[in-house]
Amino acid sequence: MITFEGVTKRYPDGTVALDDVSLECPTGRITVFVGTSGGGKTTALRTINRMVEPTAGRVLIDGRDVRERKPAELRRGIGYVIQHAGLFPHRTIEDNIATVPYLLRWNKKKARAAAHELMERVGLDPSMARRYPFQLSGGQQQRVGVARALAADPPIMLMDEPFSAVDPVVRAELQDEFLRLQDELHKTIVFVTHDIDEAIKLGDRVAVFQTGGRLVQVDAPEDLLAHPADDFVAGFIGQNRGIRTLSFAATGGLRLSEEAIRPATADAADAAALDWALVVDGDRRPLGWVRPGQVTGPLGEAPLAPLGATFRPGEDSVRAALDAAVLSPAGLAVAVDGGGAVLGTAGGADLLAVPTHGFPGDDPVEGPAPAGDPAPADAPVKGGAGD
Ligand SMILES: Nc1ncnc2c1ncn2[C@@H]1O[C@H](COP(=O)(O)OP(=O)(O)OP(=O)(O)O)[C@@H](O)[C@H]1O
Repeated sequence: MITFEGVTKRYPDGTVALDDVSLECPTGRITVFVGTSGGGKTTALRTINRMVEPTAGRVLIDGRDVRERKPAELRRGIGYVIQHAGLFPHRTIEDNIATVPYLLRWNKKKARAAAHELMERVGLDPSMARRYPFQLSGGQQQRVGVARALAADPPIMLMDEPFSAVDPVVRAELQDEFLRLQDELHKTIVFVTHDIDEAIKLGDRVAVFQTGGRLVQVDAPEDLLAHPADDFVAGFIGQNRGIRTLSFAATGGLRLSEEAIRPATADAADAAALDWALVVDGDRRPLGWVRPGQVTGPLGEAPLAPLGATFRPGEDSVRAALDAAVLSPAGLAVAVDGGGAVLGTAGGADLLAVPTHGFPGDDPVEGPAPAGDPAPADAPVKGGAGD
């Protein structure tokens, strides 16, 4: 656990970068510092590894004041990743990654073997080990930066806008891999970003800083979205607060319909009452959508419109399912099981009827499903309610 106790940082020119900040960053979890530019996020991060010394207050790691430890020794137990990766340009990738192991006087062979293993972990082909940073893309360089920070297996990682310098697609990939890695490693991570979407996606807890170094709110992302502490936080979260909240609404209790599902062998005439039919193969795998009224013969032989995205009930959020519904020509999200077989479909109204988390007066996610539908997602019933 990293603990900030009344931490204030006033620079000699009078700038107050942190104003009496108290907060806890739990062990094994990701705490994200987010907020306006100049809000003190980087300053707060750097007080943890003593790159910045507070004017007042103290920072503790597992109950021990960081000032009791020599900076060099302290930093060996704290990985540090920055924007643009900050790699040494004249060192190969493997030697960049092995920076701290070399400092710890590991022998070269062991350090390089560890570097290669880490390259695989962060999604880099070890054949790149002998390249130099300029021979890598921005996203690859960021991966090297993460691998380098992980090299001595520090319990704590400080990450200052590590994914900001890459394009949105690469950024999303890096975020996903970072979350997967954290699932395995359970580091105590403090992550700085100015991007609220990144904060919500990555943070177990999100700390919002305002100009003047004031910590305005610390909460789980879903609570931050549901209950912003003040107008500043509400404004910072932005206009899509409701839609973002759906990222935390579970689809587990969703009622699914069988109504639109037809085998490929079904005759179009028998499905003529349907505006759109979802055609499935003998294993109930989805083949595509068709308008039965506009074709003749077996549905599977008609030209099919692409499926769009599917979702996994209980695994994917309501937001993902709504996305699937919007992308489907029929306006219906197709629910599939782990093997890809169709469990049923759900329309936008069904999805929005799922209780979201945390709004005053809402049922909890685990609460009873809306009355009137025959079965929950894991037990779809033939002929159930349609869209
Ligand atoms: N060495 C310094 N001397 C004087 N003022 C400083 C120094 N370093 C930072 N500051 C000021 O402290 C305040 C907080 O800076 P900090 O970099 O922590 O903010 P931030 O929230 O990380 O901002 P950004 O998102 O723009 O990186 C800013 O007003 C900044 O100008």
